[in-house]
Amino acid sequence: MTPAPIAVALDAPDLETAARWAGLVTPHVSTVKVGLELYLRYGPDVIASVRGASGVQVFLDLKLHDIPNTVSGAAKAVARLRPAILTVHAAGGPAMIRAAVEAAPHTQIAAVTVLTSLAEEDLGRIGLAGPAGEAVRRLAAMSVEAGATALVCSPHEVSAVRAEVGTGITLITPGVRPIGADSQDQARVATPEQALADGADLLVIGRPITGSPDPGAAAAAIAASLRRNQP
Ligand SMILES: O=c1ccn([C@@H]2O[C@H](COP(=O)(O)O)[C@@H](O)[C@H]2O)c(=O)[nH]1
Repeated sequence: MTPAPIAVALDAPDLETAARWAGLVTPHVSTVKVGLELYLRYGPDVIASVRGASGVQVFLDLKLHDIPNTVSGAAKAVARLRPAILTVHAAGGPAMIRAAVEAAPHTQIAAVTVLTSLAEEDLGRIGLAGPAGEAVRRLAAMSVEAGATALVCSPHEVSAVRAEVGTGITLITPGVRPIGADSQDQARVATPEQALADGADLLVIGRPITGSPDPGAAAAAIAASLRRNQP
């Protein structure tokens, strides 16, 4: 069976737990995601540990955000690990995004538009002209123009972003919660089925899977539901 287009966020406190989760979910999902918690604690070794024998696609979610020269060096440093996807913050601007794209030619650079934890009322406080849908659309268009081939947005904006950037760009949506699940610190959320129906290519799902007593079964259940809901 083809693995579902899900990136499981391995936000674990230790490497053993992350590798165990990766082993349990990889029969069911296309991708595992390494974020700041794991990478800052264990460094580059974490990539091989979670990739394991399955060779599952690894998404390195470091959300780089600095001047272009620094991001170029950082992207070059991690490019040798061959992550399939590497994130940068769109707010770093076009020159920074371009620097990441040029430094990691074998990795897809995904620009994070507006964090899914931010609600409409937060945007003014961080100096971003809203509404969120408009800010995401603006940042998405700028990022693609700068060479990003993937974008991170919430499921709320995914259909508008798809209309803006067309079909060639990979749309990645965190802020995904199965029906009835707690949204926790996520503000702009939708179900996996809705996110996919609205045009997402890859759903980022962490705690609803890894917080389950059986992460493998939780991933399998979401994957099966997505298959059932396919048009
Ligand atoms: O806008 C963003 C960008 C990245 N993330 C990351 O996705 C996961 C979500 O985990 P959940 O447990 O499903 O909430 C996490 O690793 C974030 O760093 C995001 O949530 N929003």
